[in-house]
Amino acid sequence: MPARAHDGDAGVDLCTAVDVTIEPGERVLVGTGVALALPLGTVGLVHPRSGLAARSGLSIVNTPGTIDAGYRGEIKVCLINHDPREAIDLRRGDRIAQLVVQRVELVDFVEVDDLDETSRGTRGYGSSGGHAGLERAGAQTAEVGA
Ligand SMILES: O=c1ccn([C@H]2C[C@H](O)[C@@H](COP(=O)(O)OP(=O)(O)OP(=O)(O)O)O2)c(=O)[nH]1
Ligand SMILES: [Mg+2]
Repeated sequence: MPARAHDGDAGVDLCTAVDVTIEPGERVLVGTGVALALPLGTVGLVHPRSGLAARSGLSIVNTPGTIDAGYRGEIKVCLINHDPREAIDLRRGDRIAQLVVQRVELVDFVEVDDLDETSRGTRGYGSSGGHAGLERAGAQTAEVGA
């Protein structure tokens, strides 16, 4: 069963159901052996575990993974080894991720011609002030279609 390490923890730990070795830079989809029926209006978010991330470079490609309330299949985790040199050996039963269950708003979308005005308007992506180091380096991300 998914379990909290301590009372009040937000996340319940998920374990790998298989033995696996992840080479540096490699990703692998592993089963957890867990299937759930989450209450409608909630979502399960699959987050990395910070200890494993710091110690070995283990993370999740699509972090946080989204577990829909209607999903009845096995929760799987797309693990990635960010360490540039060392492989990560995992054994069945090792805790690899944590599931956080949160309430979500299931809003309906309505098409409109105009949006209301706000002080932010269309400004985003660092418009309120950037990181000094980045500005010095002149770092740019190419925007397709700009
Ligand atoms: O880390 C994850 C992410 C997703 N899922 C399962 C549960 C989720 O409800 C379903 C779909 O996930 P998502 O919507 O993120 O993937 P998609 O690529 O959009 O697939 P789909 O077309 O099935 O929605 O896959 C997992 O088991 N682990
Ligand atoms: Mg989807």
